Amino acid sequence: MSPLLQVTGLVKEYRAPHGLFGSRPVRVVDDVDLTVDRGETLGLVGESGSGKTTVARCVLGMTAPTAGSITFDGTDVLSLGRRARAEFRRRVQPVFQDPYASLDPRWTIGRSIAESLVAHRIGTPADRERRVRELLGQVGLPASSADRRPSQLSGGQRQRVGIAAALASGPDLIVADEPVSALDVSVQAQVLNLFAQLQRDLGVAILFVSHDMGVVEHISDRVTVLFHGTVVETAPAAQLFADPQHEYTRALLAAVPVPDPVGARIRRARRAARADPAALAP
Ligand SMILES: Nc1ncnc2c1ncn2[C@@H]1O[C@H](COP(=O)(O)OP(=O)(O)OP(=O)(O)O)[C@@H](O)[C@H]1O
Repeated sequence: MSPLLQVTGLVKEYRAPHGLFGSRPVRVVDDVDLTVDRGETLGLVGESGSGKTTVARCVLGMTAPTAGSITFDGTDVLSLGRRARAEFRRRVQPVFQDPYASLDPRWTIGRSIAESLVAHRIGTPADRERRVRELLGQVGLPASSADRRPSQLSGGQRQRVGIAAALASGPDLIVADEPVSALDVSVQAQVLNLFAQLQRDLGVAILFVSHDMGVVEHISDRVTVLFHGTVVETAPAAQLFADPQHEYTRALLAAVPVPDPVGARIRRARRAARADPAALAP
């Protein structure tokens, strides 16, 4: 079966100012190939500036690639018509680093999540109210948080709302760009656990962008390593971390603190969640 998402030969150039002689193109993503299978989490890792966000933005259709192809479920996403594009947007949902920026501070959490349903013309108002409560439950928030505003929630709770909004349309793929980087380490573990649980329960695939090898190790089935805009290595997570092939991957791994506090917390939280599912609550 073909992959859910297939990125082939992706190139992105930006025009950078170049003194008196106008601008010249700067290639920040260069011939990137990656795939995400159905229900799989692919970690896309690299240092700041390696081009991870640019790849994610191209996949989400937020910026046009300079060259290359992106197919989703076998369809070329760079030449979609209006209706097909709306369906693509329903099936591929973003989760960003800072959910605060994407939540309207004047709206209740319930309204923000319901808005995703409205945008995709899903359900009647009564259906949406039910669905919002269900989504809040899925991300480990009490139904009462529907009446809260973003400022009344913690960073971890807000990211759970961001995830609920992404899940609202029933996506097949979530593109998560540094979704835990702004959170405290202990909260990171809880939110990563939530991603893992959702992937298991809902079968949603995740393109998980992070600069943090500790985070990527524990969430990914496979990992693609990006260095200066090019892919240097792709491998199953266990293999990549046990036996990295590329010098740059080894350098990234050497920078992971030992013992890895995020990993240890995730393992502890997973054990606790297995013993008591309520332990996943925020
Ligand atoms: N709109 C833009 N115009 C010009 N250059 C850009 C633009 N967006 C990104 N870049 C440049 O492209 C390169 C890759 O940026 P990108 O944000 O994709 O990297 P990243 O790996 O996600 O890093 P970070 O984690 O710091 O965001 C950087 O050098 C950045 O300055």
